[in-house]
Amino acid sequence: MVTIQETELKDGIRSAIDRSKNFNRPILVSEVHKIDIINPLSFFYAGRKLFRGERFYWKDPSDKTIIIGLGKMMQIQSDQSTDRFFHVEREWEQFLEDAIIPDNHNIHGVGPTIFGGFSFDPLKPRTKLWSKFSHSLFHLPKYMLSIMEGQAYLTTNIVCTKNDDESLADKIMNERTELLTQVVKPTFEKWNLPFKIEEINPEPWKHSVEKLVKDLQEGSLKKVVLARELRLIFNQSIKVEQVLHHLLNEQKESFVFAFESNGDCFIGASPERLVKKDGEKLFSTCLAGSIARGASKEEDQHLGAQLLTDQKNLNEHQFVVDMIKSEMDAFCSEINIPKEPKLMKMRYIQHLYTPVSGISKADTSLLKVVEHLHPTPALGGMPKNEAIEKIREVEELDRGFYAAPIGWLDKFGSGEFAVAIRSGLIQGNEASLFAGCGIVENSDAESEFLETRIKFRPMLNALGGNINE
Ligand SMILES: C=C(O[C@H]1C=CC=C(C(=O)O)[C@@H]1O)C(=O)O
Ligand SMILES: [Mg+2]
Repeated sequence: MVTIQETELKDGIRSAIDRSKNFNRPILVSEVHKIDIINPLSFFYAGRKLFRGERFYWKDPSDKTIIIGLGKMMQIQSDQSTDRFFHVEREWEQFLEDAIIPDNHNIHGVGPTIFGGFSFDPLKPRTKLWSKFSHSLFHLPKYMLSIMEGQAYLTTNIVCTKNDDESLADKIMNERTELLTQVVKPTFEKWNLPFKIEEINPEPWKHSVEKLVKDLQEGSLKKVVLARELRLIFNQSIKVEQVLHHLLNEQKESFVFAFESNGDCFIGASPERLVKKDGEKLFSTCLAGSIARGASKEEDQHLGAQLLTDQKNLNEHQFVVDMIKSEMDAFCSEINIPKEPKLMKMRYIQHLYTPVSGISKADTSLLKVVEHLHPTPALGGMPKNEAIEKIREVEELDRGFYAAPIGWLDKFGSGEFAVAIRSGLIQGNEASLFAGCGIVENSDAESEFLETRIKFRPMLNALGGNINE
């Protein structure tokens, strides 16, 4: 068990209450403790009693950044469609302005950090499916475990108002001690399997791909990503911890994320970084073009070689490289993009992959880069706005947070956003899974359909289902 010895929380809370009286607004006090390593899933699980429905989980593919948040001390939310990225950034900066942060660790992703994301398209009318998520939604957790390069830190964030008094410190310290006693390895009862798996309108989806291919051949559109939904029904509530446990074990090369809002949970294992900002360093990823993994090593290599020379997939990929390059160029004083894609091999699928890195110009903010990159032609299409309009028009699906940026932003302005694909929305005993693919002028509807089936697999397996048999 982790125990926290000394605490400056009392002093911090006292000053925050005073400051809150003077400024007449809530004031954050944020305290960081270096702690012994604890299992991140156990920490997430420990939050189920007090914070279920308000937790998040984040792990990057290298395992160097793991951040788990429990509770919601403050949220930034909005349904506005214009300036939504700027709005989040401004609110976050203003909120931090008068905060009390006696943290001398100065490590990215430690101390005050918000986690959340954006919907794919704020102009698409929201359906009941996504009623628990606004178009921009970020949470500042109450307790946050960060495991950065193998070192663990516990952040406690408390927002004080003028009506609070010093007894708040004792309450928090008791609650935190109680929480840390709950950090035990989750135990799962028998695997709970879905009793119904429904592919939503597969034939109409194929027809819309066929129709789109004609549009692509005849008009100015070059590429559009079309997605579809799979609906799973269970006879009892789905345990988010169990799904996470499976994703963490099976999708080690992915970003694994979970974001609970008002009880629903958006969860997934995405191979695709949108952008990472580490001080002045920027990183992005071009990922598009896909083929299955082989059953044997030889077949796998053969499929990989086929993908690397397949013109349809190379075209699909190149649109992404061109767009990301031109957007990143504007933000970087230096940029590095290999000329040829390589393979990224995930458990069930291989992709064409071109990494992008650069040094950002002064005053480049992470959310500004997110705004310019979202959606890349791996999720939207080319040209960007026409493709988004097309998706809005022809897709039956309410994408919500699927295919949109999800990630974290710290007090230094550093952070990382992945593209929330290979994902699903868990709602009690039901789950909606999402998968899409890049349609270009020589796409074949049946092959694209089969490609989405492969892309459902990470989430489907984590939920105990199968549609490939
Ligand atoms: C849109 C998805 O994947 C994108 C990312 C990689 C490869 C893709 C493709 O080959 O079509 C897609 O552009 C998804 O998984 O739902
Ligand atoms: Mg594809």
